[in-house]
Amino acid sequence: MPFSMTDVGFDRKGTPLLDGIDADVGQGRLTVVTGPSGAGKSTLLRLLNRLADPTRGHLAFNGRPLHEFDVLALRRRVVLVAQHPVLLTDDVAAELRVGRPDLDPADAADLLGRVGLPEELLHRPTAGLSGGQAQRLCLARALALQPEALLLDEPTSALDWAAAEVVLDLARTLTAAGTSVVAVSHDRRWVRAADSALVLDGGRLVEHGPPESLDYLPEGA
Ligand SMILES: Nc1ncnc2c1ncn2[C@@H]1O[C@H](COP(=O)(O)OP(=O)(O)OP(=O)(O)O)[C@@H](O)[C@H]1O
Repeated sequence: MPFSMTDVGFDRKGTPLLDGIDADVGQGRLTVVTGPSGAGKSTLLRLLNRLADPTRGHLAFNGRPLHEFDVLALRRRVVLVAQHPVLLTDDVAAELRVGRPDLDPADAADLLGRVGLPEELLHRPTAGLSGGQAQRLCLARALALQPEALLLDEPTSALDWAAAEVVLDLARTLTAAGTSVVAVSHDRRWVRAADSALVLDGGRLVEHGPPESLDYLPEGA
């Protein structure tokens, strides 16, 4: 079981943002975390690669307490793609090589294709990219690391319908190949495509199961 959470809680300045979370995330599964704005979804995602540590409870990765992992080593295996892209270099090819200096041009072009970006972008400066292109470039940069688990925060929030479908298909392809994907999303398509969904509300896990079993379904198409 890649992630298991037992009575996980997280407080910020004495205010509980997450409380009593009991959930498992399955290997090679698409797990979607959904729920209303401010429910604690991004906070939960951040706990999974130690951008924050739980205040209470137990959180394990592959059966070992998460806090025992070296943070940097963990973040190569469990990679988070933030909602708002942060690009670290001046050009697209360099961006893809941030965590993989050995990445060759053919692999770099392939990564762009997987996230639905044209190969020509490889030689472009990162400065001129649109928000949606930058979001997908961050996803491609994460894929370059070949993570065991991929954590996606609103991965298609800046994308049009067709581009969002490409990313959703990619998530399915990754899970079919054994990567565990945890995605925070308000988009019904992600919830419907999930193997398992966690619904948070006010920092508590209110539903957990296959999407067809949920009472909660986000608004939208
Ligand atoms: N750095 C912070 N300082 C103070 N409060 C924070 C911080 N980060 C998150 N919060 C609060 O924690 C709660 C949960 O935030 P979180 O971003 O996890 O929710 P979310 O479910 O992802 O919301 P959304 O769908 O709007 O992105 C919110 O009330 C938010 O205001």
